[in-house]
Amino acid sequence: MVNDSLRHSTSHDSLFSASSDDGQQASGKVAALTPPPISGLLFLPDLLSSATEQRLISQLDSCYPLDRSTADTSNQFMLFGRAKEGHDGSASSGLPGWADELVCELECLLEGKLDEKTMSLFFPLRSQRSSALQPCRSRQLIINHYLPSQGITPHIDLPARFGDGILLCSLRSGIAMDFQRKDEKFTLWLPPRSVVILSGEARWDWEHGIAAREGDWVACDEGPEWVARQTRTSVTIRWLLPGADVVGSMEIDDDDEGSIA
Ligand SMILES: O=C(O)CCC(=O)C(=O)O
Ligand SMILES: [Fe+2]
Repeated sequence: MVNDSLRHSTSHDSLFSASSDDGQQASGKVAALTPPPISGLLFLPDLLSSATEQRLISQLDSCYPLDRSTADTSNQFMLFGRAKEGHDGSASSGLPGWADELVCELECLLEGKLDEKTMSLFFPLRSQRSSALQPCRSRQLIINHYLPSQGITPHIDLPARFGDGILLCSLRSGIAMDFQRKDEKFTLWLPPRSVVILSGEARWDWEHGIAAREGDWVACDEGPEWVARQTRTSVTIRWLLPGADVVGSMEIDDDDEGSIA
């Protein structure tokens, strides 16, 4: 079996971590407001408008409601969509309407903010709009609801399952996200409505994770400020590698079935 899945964890359940100690204010680095010097990491605070955020929250809450009674993975929802073309020539992503709308909106919002190479990682059909969709590509979206004390173990999104280009949208509450590689570590404050893009080194070489605690130290003008967490919802968008959407495929490590990352 391949062993290129999570560096720190191969189990789905173990990725979500909940704080067992409310007194963790002293731990963790102060989260910066500006992105660390990691090649391939792009940070777009306020990319999403409040109206988009509100629309998404109400769509997500009605389709994928948060269960406050659990600290496990019940608050995670995975969607898979394989692009296909109908007999009448109509195109479908295989994803629900709200997800298509979000992808489309992100494409417009990111236009001019990303270089063409990075844009084409996420929106490869741009150059071939008039030709057939690429039937073998499948997108995956994950919706994660985090209760304030929850985090996610540092990980690299499964290299054998997902392609280059991971897009993370933060909704509802900010959070400090850690990025680490060997002994290098940076912490970035992700405010609600922000988008982080990981490609190249940032996607393949750096772990990202969220410490399980009730709040975060954030670098503010007047010095570090403790920001208590609220419930956060994130939407992660990425492509499955060819064949990785086939259940039972020999190319996929059984151990990573069900893993989120
Ligand atoms: O909540 C987030 O923004 C991160 C989620 C994540 O890392 C993942 O789904 O692989
Ligand atoms: Fe991830």
